Amino acid sequence: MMSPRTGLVLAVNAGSSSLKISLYALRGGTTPCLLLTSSISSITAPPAKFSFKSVSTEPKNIVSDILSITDHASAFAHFLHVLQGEADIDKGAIVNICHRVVHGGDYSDPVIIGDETLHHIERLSDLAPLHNGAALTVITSCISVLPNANSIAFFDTAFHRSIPPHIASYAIDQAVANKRGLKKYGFHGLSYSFILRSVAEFLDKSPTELNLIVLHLGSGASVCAIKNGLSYDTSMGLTPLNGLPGATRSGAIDPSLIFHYTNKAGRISHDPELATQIHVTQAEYILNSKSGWKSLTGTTDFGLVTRRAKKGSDMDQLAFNLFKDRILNYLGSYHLKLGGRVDAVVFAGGIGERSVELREAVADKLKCLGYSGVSGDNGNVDSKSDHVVIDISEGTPETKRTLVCRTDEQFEMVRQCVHSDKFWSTE
Ligand SMILES: Nc1ncnc2c1ncn2[C@@H]1O[C@H](COP(=O)(O)OP(=O)(O)O)[C@@H](O)[C@H]1O
Ligand SMILES: CC(=O)OP(=O)(O)O
Ligand SMILES: [Mg+2]
Repeated sequence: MMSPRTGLVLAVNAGSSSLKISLYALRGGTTPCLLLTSSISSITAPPAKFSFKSVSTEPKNIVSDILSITDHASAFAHFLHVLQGEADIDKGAIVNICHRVVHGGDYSDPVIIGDETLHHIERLSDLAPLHNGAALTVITSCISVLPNANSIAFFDTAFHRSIPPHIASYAIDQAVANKRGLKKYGFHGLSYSFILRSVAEFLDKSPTELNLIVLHLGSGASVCAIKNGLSYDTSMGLTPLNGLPGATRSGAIDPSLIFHYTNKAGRISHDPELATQIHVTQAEYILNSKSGWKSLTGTTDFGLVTRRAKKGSDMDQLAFNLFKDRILNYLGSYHLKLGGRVDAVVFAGGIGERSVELREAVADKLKCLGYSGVSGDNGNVDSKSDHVVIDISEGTPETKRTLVCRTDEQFEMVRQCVHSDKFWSTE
C-alpha cells in the first residue's frame, strides 16, 4: 500500500541566471496543491529581480529589485526571509525539498542527497559550470537551515538516458571517452518530461505514441527529438554549451575556433561572471560567459533584442536571425531522424513561450515540411495564462501541429517526488 503523502514540498530550480521556487502542499493524496511561487532573475546582471506570489487564502504579489542578491545562495536566503515575513507557513512542515541539478552524469533516478551524492554533483560542476555549483550552494543551505527535510536531487540529464549509443557517442577514441565519460548527456530533461506529459494530455494520446520536436528556448536553449515518448536526440552535449546559442553561451562552434580566438585557451582562471567560485579554462569562460546574444548585442534579454531588431538595429537583427538559423538546423535534421512522422513542434522556455516574432519566423520556415503556419492565437498566448498547452497552428491539422507549452520544471520535480514511495515515510 502507498504511504500517505502529507506535508509541504519545496521545489528549487537553479538556472544559469535565475532561481525559481515553488511550494506545494500534499494532503494525503497525490495531487500537489500550489501555495506560492517565487522567482529571482538577472542574478548575474544586478540588480536581481525578485518576485513572490502566494496563491493561498491571502494572495500576495511582491515584485522588487534587490541589490543585495549577488548569487544563488543570497537569492535563496532572501526568499527564506520573505517566506518568514509574508507567508503563514510553518517551515518545519516541509518534508521534501526537490532540487533541479543540471548535470547528473549517469544517474537515472532522483536521489536523496547525502555526502556521496553531494560529492558526485560537485565533481560534475566542471561539466556544467553555470549550474551545478549554483545548485550546490542552495542544497547546502537547505541542509543547514531545514535539516529535517529530505533534500532530493532531480537530474536534467536523466530524461536523455534513452538516446541510442550511435547518437550519444562522439567520434573520438572510445577508450578515452569511456574512461572520462565523454559523451552526449543532454539537459533540460525535467522540462522535456513535463512537456511530453502535458502535450500527451492535450492531444489525448499516450506519451509512448508521440513523436515531438521540442524547443526549450531560455537563457540556455536546446532542442529535443522525442520518439515514441523517449528522448532520441538533443542539441546539448557533454555540457550545456553545445547546440543552440544562449544568453551568454556560443552554442556549437568549430572546436578549433577557440585556439584562434585566444592563445590562453587552456589557462585555468576564475570566471568573474559566475555566481560561484569554481575555476574554468579561459576557453570555457569565453564560450559560456562572454558569448551568445549578450556578446552580439550587449543584452541578455531576447525580448529587447527582438524589439531593437524590428527597429532596424544591425547587431540585434544578426542575433535574431542567427538564433533562427541554428534552430532550423535542428528542426530539419530531427524531422529526418523521426522519418517525417512528427505530431507537433512545441515551443517552450522564456523565449519560446513569449516571443511571438520568433515563433512566427520559425513556423513560416516549417511550411515546406507540411506545417500550416501560425494562426492569430500566436499573438494571444500571453492572454491564455491558465492554459498549459496552446495550439497556435493555422486551422486544425491532424499532425504537424505547432504548440506552445508553459513548462514547469518545479512542478515536474514535485510530481516525480509524489509518485515515488522512497521519498515518503511509512509511519
Ligand atoms: N517578451 C519576451 N520575448 C522574448 N524573450 C523574452 C521575453 N521575455 C523574456 N524573454 C527571455 O526569456 C529568458 C529567460 O528564460 P527562462 O527560460 O526563464 O530562463 P532560464 O534559462 O534562466 O531558466 C530571458 O533571458 C529573456 O531573454
Ligand atoms: C541546462 C540549462 O542551460 O539550463 P538553463 O536554461 O536553466 O540555464
Ligand atoms: Mg531554465
